[in-house]
Parts: sequence; structure tokens; C-alpha cells
Amino acid sequence: MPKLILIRHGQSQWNLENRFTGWWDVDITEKGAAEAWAAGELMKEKGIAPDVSFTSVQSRAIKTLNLALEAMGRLWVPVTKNWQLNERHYGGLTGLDKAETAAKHGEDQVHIWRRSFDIPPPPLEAGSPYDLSSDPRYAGIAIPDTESLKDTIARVLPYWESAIVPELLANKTVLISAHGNSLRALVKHLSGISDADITDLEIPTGKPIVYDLDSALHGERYYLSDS
Ligand SMILES: O=C(O)[C@@H](CO)OP(=O)(O)O
Repeated sequence: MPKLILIRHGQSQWNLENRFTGWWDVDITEKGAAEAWAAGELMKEKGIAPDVSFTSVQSRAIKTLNLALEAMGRLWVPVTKNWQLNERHYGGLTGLDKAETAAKHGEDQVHIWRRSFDIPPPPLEAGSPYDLSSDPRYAGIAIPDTESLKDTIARVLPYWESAIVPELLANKTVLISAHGNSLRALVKHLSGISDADITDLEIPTGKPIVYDLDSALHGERYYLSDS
């Protein structure tokens, strides 16, 4: 039967510094690298053997995937990278300190920006240092200037359907290394979580989530560390 493993990248430099990150490409910390390696060791210990893997075009998810695969002795596993698995774009909040932003705009407003289903943060302003329009990895892509979770779902799910579902329907074990909000988008879809309830779902760094799926790609999700 198909098996899906989701892993959020290990701690990033801006997770550590408590800054809004989104599409900005920050590295993982030493702790993040250790989380990624431990996730790979756990998968190996539990007998999980990915046949194929997917990740975003952001270094923190790519590095996490590579470290986990190396820890499993499976660096040879095919990897497909696509921007549609990127973190949600944080718009004009990108780079700001989360606590300072809450002090300025209020905890409630920041919670809405971070976790509401369909209210996006303010857009990234023209001329921002976080403008990615000349980044070659996004050549030919209409880079958003902000995204809500709903917007994120609207670009994650088409990729899920076209690239990942066929691998699962071929009974493969698929590993996805991605981000807090692109994974919230996938979990919302796979576990049938409502627009209202998704605001409470948090995805921890470096902790593999497993779906043992049936042929219709339905299944319960659990943390591998709990199995
Ligand atoms: O900054 C971000 O891009 C994300 C993930 O770290 O933060 P949040 O928890 O607010 O979705």
C-alpha cells in the first residue's frame, strides 16, 4: 500500500531569530541539521524506505531532505524540487521580528496574519530587499506578493495531484520535505480539516508525519515517533 511521509524542515536561522520567513531563503541551523539527521535515523529504524521524494526550491527544505536521506543510507532516491511546495509567501511581513510585529499591531492581528485561512498578510512593497523577481529559480513564475493559507493551498494541491498522487497510486513510499504552511495545506486536504479548524494545526520542525494510505489515498496520520 502507498505510504506518505511529510517532514517540515529542521529549525532555520529565522525560526531561531523569530522572524517571518515565507519565500526568503534562509539556511538551517546546527540544531535544524541535527533534527533532519535524527528524522532520517528514525525513519530507518522504523523501516521506512522512500522510493521517491519531493521538496520545495528553498534551501532549508532541500538540506533537510538530503540530511534525512543520507541518514537513511538513501541519498540515491530521486528528488523532485518544485516552487509549489514552498512556504506560504509572507508578503510585507517578510524579515520582520514576530514579537516586535505583535507589539506594534497587536497579538490578535498577528495571529490573523499567521493562522487565518484566507486573510493574507499585507503585500510585499515594490523595491523591498526581499523582492525575488530577479532570482533565477523563479524565472517564468508569477511570484506572489503575499499569500494566505487558501492561496497556498491553491498552488500546492495542483502539484500534489499532478506530480505526487501518481507516485502514490503506483504504491510507492513518498517522502515530502517542505514547510509549516505548505504542509498545513496538504494535511488539511488529506485529513479533511475544516477551514475553521485548520487555524489550530501546528506542524513541528523535523518530526516525520506518516499516512498509511489505502488505494483511494485515504488514511490516518500519525507522528512516526509515536508509532
Ligand atoms: O515564518 C514563516 O515563514 C512561518 C514558518 O516558520 O511562520 P509561521 O509559523 O508564522 O507560519
